[in-house]
Amino acid sequence: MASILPSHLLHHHHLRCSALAAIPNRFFYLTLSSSSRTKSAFSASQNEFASLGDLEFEAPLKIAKYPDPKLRKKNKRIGTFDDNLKKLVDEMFDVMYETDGIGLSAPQVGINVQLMVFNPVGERGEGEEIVLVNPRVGKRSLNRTIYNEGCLSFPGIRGDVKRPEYVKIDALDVKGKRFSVSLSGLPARIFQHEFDHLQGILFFERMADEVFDSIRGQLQALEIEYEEMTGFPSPEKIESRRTRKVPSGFGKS
Ligand SMILES: CSCC[C@H](NC=O)C(=O)N[C@@H](C)C(=O)N[C@@H](CO)C(=O)O
Ligand SMILES: [Fe+2]
Repeated sequence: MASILPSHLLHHHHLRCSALAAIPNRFFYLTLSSSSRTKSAFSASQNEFASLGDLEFEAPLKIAKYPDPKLRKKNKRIGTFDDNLKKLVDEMFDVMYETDGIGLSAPQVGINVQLMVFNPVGERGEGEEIVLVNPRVGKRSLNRTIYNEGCLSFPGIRGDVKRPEYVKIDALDVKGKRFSVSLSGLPARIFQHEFDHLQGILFFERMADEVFDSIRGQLQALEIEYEEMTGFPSPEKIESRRTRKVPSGFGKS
């Protein structure tokens, strides 16, 4: 079974012998085939770099729930590859596993920078831990698939989302080394979900209108919970939203 990333780019090398091999039908890691119909989708660059203060965090990390405004803030690029960044990555994996996640973006833990982690197996010590810093999307397939997604910032809420099946990306690893990789199947799905978080886009905005309507009440319940917890009015009101704001897929392009 091919690995998602070359071995030297895996977060923990001991995870290289992937448990994915045990469930071969669930994941497909392919490079883009020449027959794939693709279009270029490089996103607009976000040029502002994070300061050391922007990368300060307190462990254990907590996941920001909708409609926390941190989920909508601009996420700065990372230019410092130090021990603090490695610790942040470790803490992100910790909270991701503890909350039964398979992916997590930095804004979801209140750190507004271009960083995501994922492991499609979702179990510590199994599968592959992937860390992407300042990711950019190259080509994506026109072919789209539907998957019933959940988001750690929307506990208990799920909905079908249509997204491209393949994406080609480039990013930096936790040491600042640039690499490119083509993803498909669940890794491509997770990447696109997390990449959206880095653009301030939330999964319900990718849902077809009827799917969105089916979770409207649950979103409103989260808004009420936020108001009760913080004493502030919800910064967004699902009640007044009629149709989705962004097209199906990922990113703002
Ligand atoms: C399909 S992309 C979902 C990524 C998401 N990460 C950030 O919000 C995430 O981890 N969501 C979880 C609810 C999730 O998908 N968990 C797995 C394993 O429990 C699931 O299949 O529900
Ligand atoms: Fe999410």
